[in-house]
Amino acid sequence: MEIYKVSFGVYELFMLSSTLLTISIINYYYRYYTRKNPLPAPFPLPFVGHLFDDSIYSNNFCDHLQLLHSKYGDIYEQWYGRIRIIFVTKPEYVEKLLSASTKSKYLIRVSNPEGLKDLGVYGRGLLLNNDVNSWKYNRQFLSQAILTSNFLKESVDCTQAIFNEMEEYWRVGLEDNTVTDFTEWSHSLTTDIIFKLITGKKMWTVASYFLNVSPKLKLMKMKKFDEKIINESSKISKAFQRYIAGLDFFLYTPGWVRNYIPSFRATQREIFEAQRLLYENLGKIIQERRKEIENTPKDEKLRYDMLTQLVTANTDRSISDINNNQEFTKPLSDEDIRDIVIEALGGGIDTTANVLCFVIYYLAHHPDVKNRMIQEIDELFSQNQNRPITYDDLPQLIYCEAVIKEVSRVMPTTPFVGRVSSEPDRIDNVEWEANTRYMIFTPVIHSNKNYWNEPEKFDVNRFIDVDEQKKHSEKNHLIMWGGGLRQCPGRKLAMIELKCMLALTFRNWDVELADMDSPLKSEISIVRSAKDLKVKIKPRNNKMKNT
Ligand code: HEM
Repeated sequence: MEIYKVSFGVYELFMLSSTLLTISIINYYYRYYTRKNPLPAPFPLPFVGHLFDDSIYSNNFCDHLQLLHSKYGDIYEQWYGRIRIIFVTKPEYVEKLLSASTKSKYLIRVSNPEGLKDLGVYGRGLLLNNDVNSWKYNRQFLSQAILTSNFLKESVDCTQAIFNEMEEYWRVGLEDNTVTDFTEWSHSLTTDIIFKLITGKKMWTVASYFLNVSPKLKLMKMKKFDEKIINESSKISKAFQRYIAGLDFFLYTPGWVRNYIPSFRATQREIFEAQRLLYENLGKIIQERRKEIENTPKDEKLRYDMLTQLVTANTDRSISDINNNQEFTKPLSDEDIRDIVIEALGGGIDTTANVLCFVIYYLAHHPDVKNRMIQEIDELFSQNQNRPITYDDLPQLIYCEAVIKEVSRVMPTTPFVGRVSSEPDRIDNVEWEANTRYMIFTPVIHSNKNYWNEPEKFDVNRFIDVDEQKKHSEKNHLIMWGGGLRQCPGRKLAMIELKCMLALTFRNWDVELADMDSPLKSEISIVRSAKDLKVKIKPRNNKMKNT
């Protein structure tokens, strides 16, 4: 019998890999060309499709999508690996996707479970939860906790307290001509506010930022900072930021890329480590709070943060209406609480910080609007410029609210609202199967000529008229908060905070752009984040320097 010896050298290996690669590419494009209901799109790259467009177009990814809209119209597709996403901006489709009916076929936001399973968050929390029952359960607790009037009032006091702390650093750390990055300020500020409001824990992110950038502050030792506590707090907030930014990575990067390409594997490891740190620290915070509550006499009032509400929910120590719910009657486990807390932190920190940055930028470019807003703030505090701001002051800040809405119309911090169908449905006169992914691209809707008079104009007055405003929100013309049953549950809290922060900033300070010619820089992940917003922060009439 003759034995054939097969020698397998570099050449054979190369030929085999090339053949496999060619077959995979053919397979990829075969699936692409035979897809059901093809829609227009730029030609996708093999395997990754348009996955890296956001890095290629980085600063102007939204402009790139706007261009695709002008080229292809109200419905087109994009490919993220093997995932097809249908981009829609036509009113009737948007209305369907954002229906507030409990029978809606669009109660799910994402449906690529692979990454979420790897991260251990599949079917947990809210934002990325695609198990409707578990989402409903978590949403019920989160919404009730952050919508009670006690909590909302607390949010004003909390914003005020942390803002006052930041003002102290501004006073001693900044000269009139100091150029500083407003994005760092706003993110540190909202991190400390939201953490305190949600967990009751004092964070030191603002202090830590200023200790880093202001040597003068270090020298002055105006406060006895406990370096260990500051470092601990900074570790938690960094882990949190890394984890939240990493969700996008797990959502859209295929498992084989994350597991086998070295640089991606390193990123994946980093995100796992951030998650571990975050879970460990939040676990400790929850345990400590449970103990504190147990040790607090029953007739003593408990503080009103969200964690306390969640820990006491459906127990005899409950401090809110959460336990009046007939459907959810059991106390929450530590893991459930941790997941809800992460949602509130994740939903509340970056979004609010970025809106504030965008407002600062637009005000600097529209001095008439800025003056009118400052006039409203000055009138509110005309008796005493330094009195505390109260919950009852906020309804009077009508122009401030209009500024926030108009800035969010022209520069939405959440430009994408995603939905996945749970059943087959007709959209654009064709039948789409269940599990089709849709993305509403809000900048196009926010600039639709059929909804808005002169949409290209920055016009705050369009949000002064209450009836006009109502019409725009009800008809999904302004979708800064999304819509339907998954609409942002933190919208009321966010608006309170934003109005407070604007009033507190501009009643005593002026914020100018360091370079008026510099364009607004931003980058996109789950939200649109302002980048490198260089400003000068000066006391108005020098009054704050001497107080
Ligand atoms: C200016 C600030 C904010 C903006 C622009 C914003 C925007 C949004 C948008 C567009 C959505 C998606 C809605 C949809 O799919 O229909 C959303 C969801 C969400 N937001 Fe906000 N948000 C803000 C502040 C907050 C705050 C302060 C919190 C909580 C403390 C929060 C918590 C959440 C949560 C948990 C979800 C997921 C809801 C669900 O899936 O049921 N957000 N937000």
